[in-house]
Amino acid sequence: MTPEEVLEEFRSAGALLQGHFILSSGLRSPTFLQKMTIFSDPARTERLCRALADVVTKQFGRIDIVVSPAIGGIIPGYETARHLGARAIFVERDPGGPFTLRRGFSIPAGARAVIVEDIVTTGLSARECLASLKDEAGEVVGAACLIDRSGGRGEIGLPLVSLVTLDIPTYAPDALPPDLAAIPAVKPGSRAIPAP
Ligand SMILES: O=P(O)(O)OC[C@H]1O[C@H](OP(=O)(O)OP(=O)(O)O)[C@H](O)[C@@H]1O
Ligand SMILES: O=C(O)c1cc(=O)[nH]c(=O)[nH]1
Ligand SMILES: [Mg+2]
Repeated sequence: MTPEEVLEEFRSAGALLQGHFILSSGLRSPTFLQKMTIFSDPARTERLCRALADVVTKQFGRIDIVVSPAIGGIIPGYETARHLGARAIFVERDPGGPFTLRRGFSIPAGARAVIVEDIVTTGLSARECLASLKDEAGEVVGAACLIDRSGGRGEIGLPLVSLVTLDIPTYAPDALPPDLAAIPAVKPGSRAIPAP
């Protein structure tokens, strides 16, 4: 799948949104990729995740376990794992807390795992996911996402592959351009915003 074909999936699904968004990192952006609009369509999700599985195999070789950060990573993690012939597990937060591996999930000795994210903006969520796996016996060999919107600057602490790399502007909340400041901000994701 070419980068343009991937973007066309987002565009034609109505998942490429313009407005004023509060991102998981706390940064603001005029552009938001609403991945849940994609994941509500199993055929679209299948096309994208099959392509991501191919990229993962080329870059990392055999993968036994896909581990994803909840909530956004769960569906693409599962679907990518299906194409890899791997298991799919996820890390989740207690409200406001760090990611933890629960529900009896583990990465056993000898297993090769990859982190699968939906979108990477700063890499913070994938980094936190990796940190939560530090006591697992198996090896986390890399990370993958559908869209890396960091311009390739997202730092995860692992090699990262994606279907598309974009460089989408983000702004600190106290450094908004006037046209963005004029639009009421919405926060689509699940990470709790610290009280002001
Ligand atoms: O690279 P980052 O700066 O961490 O941003 C990307 C993260 O933001 C979104 O998650 P969010 O915390 O908004 O919650 P969600 O997974 O429930 O959508 C998305 O699913 C990624 O996990
Ligand atoms: O950084 C984020 O929180 C984020 C950006 C984006 O485009 N889509 C998304 O689901 N989360
Ligand atoms: Mg997420």
